[in-house]
Amino acid sequence: MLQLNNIIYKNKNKMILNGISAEVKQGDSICLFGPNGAGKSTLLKMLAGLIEPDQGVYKQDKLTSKPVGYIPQQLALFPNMTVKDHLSFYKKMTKQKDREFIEAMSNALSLNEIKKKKVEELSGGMARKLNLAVGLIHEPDIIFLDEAFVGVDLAAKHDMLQWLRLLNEDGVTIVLITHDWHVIHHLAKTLWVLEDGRMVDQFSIENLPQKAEEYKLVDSPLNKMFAVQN
Ligand SMILES: Nc1ncnc2c1ncn2[C@@H]1O[C@H](COP(=O)(O)OP(=O)(O)OP(=O)(O)O)[C@@H](O)[C@H]1O
Repeated sequence: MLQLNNIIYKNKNKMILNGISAEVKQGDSICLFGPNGAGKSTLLKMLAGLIEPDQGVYKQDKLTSKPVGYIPQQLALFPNMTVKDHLSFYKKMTKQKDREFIEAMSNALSLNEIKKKKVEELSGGMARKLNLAVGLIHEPDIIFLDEAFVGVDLAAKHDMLQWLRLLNEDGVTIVLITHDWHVIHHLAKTLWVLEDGRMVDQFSIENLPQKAEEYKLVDSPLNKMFAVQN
């Protein structure tokens, strides 16, 4: 579906992605994991096709004809508009005709209960759920989530995880960035570990217990990050 071969990405001569090779297949659910500044957000943007490499090859399977779903760290919402207005606006903008999908998503994310509220009246967690809904309204085949669960309480997190898992079970591909082990345990099938712009490891979540033991011995911030994985 997506292929990266020996990708180099620099910003003003600073190496940000340093020789990344990786592949994303349909139905994957991948978490990009690593310390602050490792290059996760940059790699996510590259996978989503939002930035281009300085060197190396990026290939996107043309079978993925629909625009990707990219949920940025920042909320992309209008303070004065209600939840309902957001859904109608983005429905129209993306030419989404499938009312049932929007209804199912609104139910799953408990948005119907708050549809008359304006964004400025929403809690942080509610706003995150709406941000997710508008980013997914066109039913993308592949979803990129950059820290989409920050400040979300357990109930809202439950709703978001259930919905994303359902989409993933239907074959939708997910690539996400999170430092939240709860989210990783419930959503990720594979972990890509990044450090200093390099891909240092890729492994299946089933191997996490052994990997966590290995990482406790490494001399880098990764040892602390894996130490708290339970
Ligand atoms: N527009 C930019 N200009 C200059 N440097 C940048 C720019 N964007 C990112 N960087 C640098 O690239 C490196 C990787 O940044 P990136 O945001 O991809 O890392 P990250 O792993 O997502 O970090 P975090 O977990 O803190 O969000 C960092 O050192 C950052 O300072």
